[in-house]
Formats: sequence, structure tokens, C-alpha cells
Amino acid sequence: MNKLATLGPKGTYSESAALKYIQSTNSQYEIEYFGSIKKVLNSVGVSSDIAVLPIENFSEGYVSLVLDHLIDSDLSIVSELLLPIQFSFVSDTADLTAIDRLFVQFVAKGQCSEYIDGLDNTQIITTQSNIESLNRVLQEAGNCAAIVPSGSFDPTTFKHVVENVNDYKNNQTRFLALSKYRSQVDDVQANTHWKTSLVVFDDHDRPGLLAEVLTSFASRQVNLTSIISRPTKIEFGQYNFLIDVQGHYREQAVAEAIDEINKIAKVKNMGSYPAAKVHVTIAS
Ligand SMILES: O=C(O)C(=O)C[C@]1(C(=O)O)C=C[C@@H](O)C=C1
Repeated sequence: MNKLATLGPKGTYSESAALKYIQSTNSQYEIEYFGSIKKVLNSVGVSSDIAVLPIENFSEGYVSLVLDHLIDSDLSIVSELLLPIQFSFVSDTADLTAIDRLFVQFVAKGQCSEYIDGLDNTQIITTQSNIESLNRVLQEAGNCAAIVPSGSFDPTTFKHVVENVNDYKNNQTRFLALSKYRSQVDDVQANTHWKTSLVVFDDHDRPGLLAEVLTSFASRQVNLTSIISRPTKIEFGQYNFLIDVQGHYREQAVAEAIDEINKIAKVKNMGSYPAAKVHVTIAS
């Protein structure tokens, strides 16, 4: 059976995204859980065939660990998923001044910053996953607390629970399914809203280079959904541009734009995949 790697232990948002991906493909996968995002990424093509991981949060932006791995590796993006994300604060005391340790996943921390800022004299201990945060607060004695996914715990276990501690009620995270192999659904199916992700390498920097790259898309009415720069980590001031566009790389306008950009810069095509449906539900 094919193996799918995701962030564990069981119960993480990444696992929910992985289950949603499996359901959408109608295929069978054995899920392998890893204790960190880095370990999930390193497993693809080694012990697993595919990985499902967070790439971008609604308010916090990109998860740079995943973004940089994508830029540097030869993985393809085969699917995109969006999940609503809601956090609860749990502790064994309602006296917030008594709480000396707070367990929170390193990406979740930024999404609950306002609530966390209200805790004085509390040591913030970052974890690798939200379920690690839950397990730590369950295991450790004393006045500790955690930020955990709403619905991941039995509310009767804790004396104090505060729901919806995320800064934005409509909090969402975008996940990607990453594979060593290009998507098998490479054919441009009608009625599908495709997205294509590209990396443009700026190794011969000159005035107007980025403007020319953008013009290649704009002149063909190809819509960009995201553009982000990441340092190459080779030389200060040198960047890779990750560009997401609407459309499949086999569609004429996108293919022509890529060909044109290829003449002035290096382009890496990370694949085309059906765009995730945007959640409009506002969390109460
Ligand atoms: O810890 C989890 O539950 C995860 O799946 C990780 C993760 C992330 O790293 O972005 C996923 C969704 C939320 O944005 C917060 C945490």
C-alpha cells in the first residue's frame, strides 16, 4: 500500500488535511506519522510516497520550513487543501497569573498571539505539533497550560477551557500534498480550477527582471494568486520567487508564459493541481 507521511501524533490538523486528501483521491494509503515537519519532508521518496503538510496560514503567511524545502527539492505539488483552524486554551487553573508554562506549536503561536500576550510570567514552550502540546499539558504536573485544536480534547479533563483563542475567527491554513512524482491527473480536465506553482531563480539580477517575469503572465491574462520571495542563502540579497498562477501548465497561455520566462531566468515548475475551495464559514 502507498505510504503517506504527515505530522503526528494522530489528531493534528495535518492529519485532518491528509485524510481529506485521501478521501479526494479515492485511494488507499497507510499514514506514517512523524514528530516534526522536517522529518515528514525528509521521508518523501525514502519511506513515504507522498506528504501532506501546512504551507500557508491565513494570517501568519507561509511556513518557511516547507516553502524552502519545496524550493530546494524536486518534489511536485499534487494537491492543495484548505482547512478552518480553531484553537482552545486549556489548563487546570482558571487563575491565569498562576500559569508558569504554556505549550504551543511554533506555527500556532503566531495565530494566537493576542491571547498569549495576555499571559504574564508564563514561559512559552514551543512544540512541533498541536497534539504534542496537548500531550505535554496532560502529562506534566503543575500549573501548565496549552493551546490545542478545538475538538481534540475531552473538555471534562481540564478545569479551565477558553474556546476560539485564535486572533482571527476565520482562521484557515492551506496544506499541500507533495510527491516525488508529477500528478497523474496531468491532463487538463475541463471544469477544474487549476493552479500552477513555479520557482523563478534570480541568479542574473538586473533592473526590470521581475517586471518582465510578471509581464509574461499579465500580457496573456494569466492571474497570479501569490508571489513570495525567499533568500537563496547563497548570497545576501539574492532571492528565489515562488509564484502561483491560475491555470494548468499545459494550457496555452501558461505554457507560453513559462517558455518566455525560461529565456530570461531559470524556472522550476512544481506542478499543476486543482485549486482548493475557499472556506467562507465564519467560526462562531
Ligand atoms: O500541529 C498541527 O496540528 C499541525 O498540523 C501543524 C499546523 C502548522 O504547522 O501550520 C497546522 C495548522 C495550523 O496552522 C497550526 C499548526
